[in-house]
Amino acid sequence: MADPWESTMDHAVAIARKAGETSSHVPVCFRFIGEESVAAGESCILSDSPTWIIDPIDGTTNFVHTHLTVTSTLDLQVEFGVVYSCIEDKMFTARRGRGAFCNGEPLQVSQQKAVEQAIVATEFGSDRDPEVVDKIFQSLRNVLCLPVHGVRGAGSAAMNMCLVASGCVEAYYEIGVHVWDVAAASLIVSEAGGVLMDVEGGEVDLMSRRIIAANSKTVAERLVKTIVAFSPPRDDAAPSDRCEDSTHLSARKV
Ligand SMILES: O=P([O-])([O-])O[C@@H]1[C@@H](O)[C@H](O)[C@@H](O)[C@H](O)[C@@H]1O
Ligand SMILES: [Mg+2]
Ligand SMILES: [Mg+2]
Repeated sequence: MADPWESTMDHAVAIARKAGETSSHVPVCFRFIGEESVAAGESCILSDSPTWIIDPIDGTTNFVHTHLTVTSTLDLQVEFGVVYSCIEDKMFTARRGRGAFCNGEPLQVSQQKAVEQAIVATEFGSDRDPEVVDKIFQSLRNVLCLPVHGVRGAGSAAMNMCLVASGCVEAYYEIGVHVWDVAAASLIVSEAGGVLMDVEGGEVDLMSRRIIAANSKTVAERLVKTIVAFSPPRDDAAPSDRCEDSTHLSARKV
């Protein structure tokens, strides 16, 4: 089998050359948005330049507690998405218009559209502000009482979305995620036939920190009616308007 990583990099370089209209003699110029670089004060703004969006460890709390799922995510904006679940040794990949795969096997979302038969994944997030926690619990109560068949959470936003792409769960929603948590997996979900939606309906905005990833518009729209929406500071807000999530501070002290 051809090495998917090698062809991904070749294609990435071709895209960068086209964007910059550079000849093959000029080095290509990629931009980077990464969780750690943004935490260190670098910008989190998307431009026309080809940009890699990276989360080296998604599921940090799991990682710190050696608990189940930990993934790494890598996305060349809208062109490629790669999520690697290192403990399971599962490599989820997608290329725009070319489908989504797990270890080379094609992925397809579940065809179950009855929300009563659905498993919905979500996370409690990292914010411990009691008002935020109340809203998260109101949403969770509303989702359980739809009723759904079950609620699960892998502890990694990217993994929850790969579970949607794999057809194991019908939907995932969260308010409080970051662009590096969801960028790669967004492409994997849409290439597996799923839909992405904002928690109040309409197009998802990856900088808004709000996302629904579902197997269908029907399931996503049921969740829109159910979720108690709020708006955390955007990822592309000025650094002074961003806030550090409380559990991340404690995770980094370990
Ligand atoms: O910090 P990190 O482990 O890269 O990413 C985390 C996610 O994977 C987790 O599922 C989510 O609830 C948090 O909002 C956070 O973004
Ligand atoms: Mg993450
Ligand atoms: Mg991370």
